[in-house]
Amino acid sequence: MTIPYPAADRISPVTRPLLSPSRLPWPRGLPLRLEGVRLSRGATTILNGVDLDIPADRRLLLLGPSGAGKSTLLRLLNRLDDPDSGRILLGDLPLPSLPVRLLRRAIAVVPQDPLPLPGSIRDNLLAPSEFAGLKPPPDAELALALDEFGLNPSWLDRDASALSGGERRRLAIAVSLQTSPEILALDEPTAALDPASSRRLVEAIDRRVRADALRTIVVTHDRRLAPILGDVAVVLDAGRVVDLGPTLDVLRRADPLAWGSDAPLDGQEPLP
Ligand SMILES: Nc1ncnc2c1ncn2[C@@H]1O[C@H](COP(=O)(O)OP(=O)(O)OP(=O)(O)O)[C@@H](O)[C@H]1O
Repeated sequence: MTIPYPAADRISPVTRPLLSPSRLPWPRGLPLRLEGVRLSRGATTILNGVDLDIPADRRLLLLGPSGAGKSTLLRLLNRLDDPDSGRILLGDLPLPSLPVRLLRRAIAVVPQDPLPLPGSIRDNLLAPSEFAGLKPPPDAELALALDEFGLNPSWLDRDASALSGGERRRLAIAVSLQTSPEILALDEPTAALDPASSRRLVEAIDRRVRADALRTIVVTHDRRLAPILGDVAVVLDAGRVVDLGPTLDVLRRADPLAWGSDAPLDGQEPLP
């Protein structure tokens, strides 16, 4: 399915070249396309022929009930799994044709329950630059990265494994941004956060997305915050795309009991 409406009003097409030294050997702003993507595990069909065309200027939400295949789809974007059939293309480049290291630098996927690397919070924040062979940022920058996502900037020496689930996810987002990805894919970034923390996190993500012209693909069950996180939404159900369109339209025609979390859409705060 192709996302079927005119150019975005909120995010302009990404034309900014990647800043050296994290330059990637392909142009920024290529559309991401899924063609007939199928994946089964044993007798379970998880993705059942997903066709999706994601223009570079769209921030995409992935919605749908538990078990619909949303997290699995994000894993495919990082080649943690590959489809049994069908393909995923960045522009006209099939993902397997791209070096995995570079692909994972270009498309950062933050799982719902990320496991920090053993060591301190500083070690975790430094890992992506080390992995990419880039100069390590100074502590002052690392502290800012923590502060940006609501973590205490004085925590650099803390053991990362001591963080709570929500803190680990926020650290993982900060870590994933260390090497300037082009696409940030987040799996339920606000899961198990209280409403105030959820809103702060979503606003921090939104600020960063705008500042860096980041493209995002976000899985969420939070109907209230969804319109801030994405301007277009795709609903997956049983491994198929069953709806797509502008976020508010999709939310209005969806059955909240099927997959949305608590908050009603009516009476919600106006969109930013
Ligand atoms: N390795 C696997 N082996 C067998 N079944 C799997 C495997 N991985 C995922 N599944 C099944 O595939 C389905 C889709 O899982 P997935 O985690 O992608 O769903 P989801 O839409 O992200 O759900 P949720 O909203 O609950 O996170 C589920 O029924 C899950 O149990």
